[in-house]
Amino acid sequence: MADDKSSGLAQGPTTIRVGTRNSPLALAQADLVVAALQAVLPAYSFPIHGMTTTGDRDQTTALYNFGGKGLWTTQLEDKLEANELDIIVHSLKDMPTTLPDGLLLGCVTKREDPRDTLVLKKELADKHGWKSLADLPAGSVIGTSSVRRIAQLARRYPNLKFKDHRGNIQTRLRKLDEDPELTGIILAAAGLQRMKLDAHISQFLELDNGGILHAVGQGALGIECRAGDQKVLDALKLIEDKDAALATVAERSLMRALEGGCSVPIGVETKWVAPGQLRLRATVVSVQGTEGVDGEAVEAISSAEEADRFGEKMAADLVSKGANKILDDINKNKPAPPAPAK
Ligand SMILES: NCc1[nH]cc(CCC(=O)O)c1CC(=O)O
Repeated sequence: MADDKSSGLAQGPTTIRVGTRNSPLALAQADLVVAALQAVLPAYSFPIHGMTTTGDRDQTTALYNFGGKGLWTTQLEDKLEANELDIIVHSLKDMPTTLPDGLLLGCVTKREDPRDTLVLKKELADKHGWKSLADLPAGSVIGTSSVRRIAQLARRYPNLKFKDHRGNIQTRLRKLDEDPELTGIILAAAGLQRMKLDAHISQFLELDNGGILHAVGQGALGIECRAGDQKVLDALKLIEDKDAALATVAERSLMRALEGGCSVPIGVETKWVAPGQLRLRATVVSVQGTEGVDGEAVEAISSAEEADRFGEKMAADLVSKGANKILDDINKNKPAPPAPAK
């Protein structure tokens, strides 16, 4: 029976249909998950269905004007609900913290490097010997469309300028080369590493090096499935990474409590500093980078419930330091999101 935990995997059809966006990175990530599943379930097959989403299609509306909800996920979720797919592989950072009724985050797999990176235009870096954000002269232009990245960079490096910059990773690297205005761009390490493009990285950014915190869930893959689909849930448990899962529960709980989306400047950093000891650092920054609040704590975490409470506690700490004022100002200035494309 579908709800018999012990036999779910042994019974019924042995095909699990995998949905993903069809960008090169998303397809590579789906391949990674399928390889992991195939290794533990050799008798199963995992056909991959790629799909273009609103986030891929709309390259003009500022990302934070979408309201942050489901930009990359909604159309795939429709197919999951309609039983046309069994799982969706997402970059966890693109997944809203609250999922539609009937769907859930079935597992989080082993995390890649969660940090942001600086990629400098090669000819400038070579000519001037620049290696990091701190080396750049006033007025240097950084390409990024992420309010989280812009806000934190503006706070730490008030003399930098920013230019809207989007597209898939390959497109962004090409634009960096071709656009004479750009000095550098910011990209997630994970995407570059998964695409074997990490030779482009000039500097890995973190609180202790560059002063920049990464996005909630960055570098992790989240796999979404139907809540009642025991066979799939059993399969996903086999490829879950507990450290990544607990750390990202804390990060997502913090973001949920602050009612953020990928649209608000919340940065985090989680690290297992000793076995079972999770350090959580977090920052909320105003869009112009003029105000910011920061938090840091270490707790013993061994369950999702504890990780969830840890994130909520950090959110409360940030609120007590003024995070709500920053978030309210951002929400007040946000135009209504456009209707999603069909
Ligand atoms: N917003 C797009 C996106 N979603 C996930 C990644 C990178 C891979 C990851 O974080 O797992 C990227 C590109 C980037 O921010 O550089």
